[in-house]
Amino acid sequence: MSADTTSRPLPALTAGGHVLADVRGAVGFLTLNRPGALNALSLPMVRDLTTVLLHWASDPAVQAVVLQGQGREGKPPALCAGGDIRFFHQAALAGDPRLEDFFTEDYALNHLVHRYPKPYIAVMDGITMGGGMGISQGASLRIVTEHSRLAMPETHIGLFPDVGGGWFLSRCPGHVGEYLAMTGETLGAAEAIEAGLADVHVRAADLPALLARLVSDDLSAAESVRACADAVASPPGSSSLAARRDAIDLHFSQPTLAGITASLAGEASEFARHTLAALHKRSPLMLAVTLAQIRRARTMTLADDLRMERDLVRHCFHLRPGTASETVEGIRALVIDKDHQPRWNPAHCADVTEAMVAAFFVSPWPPHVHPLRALV
Ligand SMILES: C/C=C/C(=O)SCCNC(=O)CCNC(=O)[C@H](O)C(C)(C)COP(=O)(O)OP(=O)(O)OC[C@H]1O[C@@H](n2cnc3c(N)ncnc32)[C@H](O)[C@@H]1OP(=O)(O)O
Repeated sequence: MSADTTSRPLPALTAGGHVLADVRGAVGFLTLNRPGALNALSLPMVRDLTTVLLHWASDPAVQAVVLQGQGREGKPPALCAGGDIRFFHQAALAGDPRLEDFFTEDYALNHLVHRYPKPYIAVMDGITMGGGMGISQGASLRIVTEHSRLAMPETHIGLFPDVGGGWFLSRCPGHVGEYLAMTGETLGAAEAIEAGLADVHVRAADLPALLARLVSDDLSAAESVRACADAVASPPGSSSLAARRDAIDLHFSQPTLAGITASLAGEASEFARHTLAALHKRSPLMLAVTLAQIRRARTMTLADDLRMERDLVRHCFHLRPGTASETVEGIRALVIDKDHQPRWNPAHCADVTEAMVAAFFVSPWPPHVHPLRALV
């Protein structure tokens, strides 16, 4: 049964068709439509998503929202590969103020998703990373498929897992959050469910049936959304995370970055060798910052975590004359020059001092002018 009211006309959208919004039955569909960049988020896309969500929040004709990604012909699907890191790089070097706006508005959008007053269903079919996780993890229903590849891969680019990553990763079981945050490890459907980062597995071929059921049902209660999903859900298979849990908890519970790497170096397993090799590729400074972020966030509210992340990201992109930030260097190496040879500074964990890490956690703003002061 669909709502008997007609949805109100939407305000004009500005992202040139990269966000599509339409209402079918009583369900508002938000489709990220930038498949050539794996639906990476631009500032206009963040603004369109915010505009539509706020509009639908008060539209009685819309009972639930579905977030999905437009796929590419012949390519694996993607919900969203994160914030547009090419833009980050170019804007940081140019001193473009829209970079600051991007982080403020994207984090506010993440908060809106977590607090959304209606059922919000994230279809995490395919690549769902970074900013894609940020607009999914607050969903009332997080769907994964056999194509799902979930990650917070920011340490690959000398960043830290933002978009609320401190909040949701630190709430993973045991020390899985530190492990995912620092390594940027990619999870499939079963692993994501075990980590508490997804709710239900639906085969990709069954998604159209699920969406049709959502459109035809009365969705005035969140439970009915879950019932729709459960009707087409299937087991996700076994999780490879289970076999790694003891080792993850042993190593990633160590109090410091040096303690974690020493603990991994002392174990002669394939897991320890692989994980240590991954950490050695990351920025030592940003690994230490990430570890501190996850540990601090564990006792924070979502709003406080997002404010902390806003402080951190400001420091990440704050360029001093003659220096390159770890993040600008990391993006350069991954997607601009594609040499995969970032020159981290400092280059070794032993040279990261407590003072260097602590500086990231000093807010650049007094509380009453913090860009995210309004979040509660
Ligand atoms: C506040 C928010 C913060 C964040 O979200 S930070 C960003 C976090 N996300 C990432 O770091 C992921 C970056 N992307 C990747 O590492 C890879 O992609 C993937 C592993 C996701 C997929 O790899 P593969 O299947 O080989 O695809 P491909 O050829 O790398 O990507 C296809 C096109 O998509 C562009 N793209 C992918 N992710 C982004 C992005 N996050 N921002 C901007 N563009 C992106 C690529 O560059 C490329 O484009 P071209 O074909 O022109 O070279």
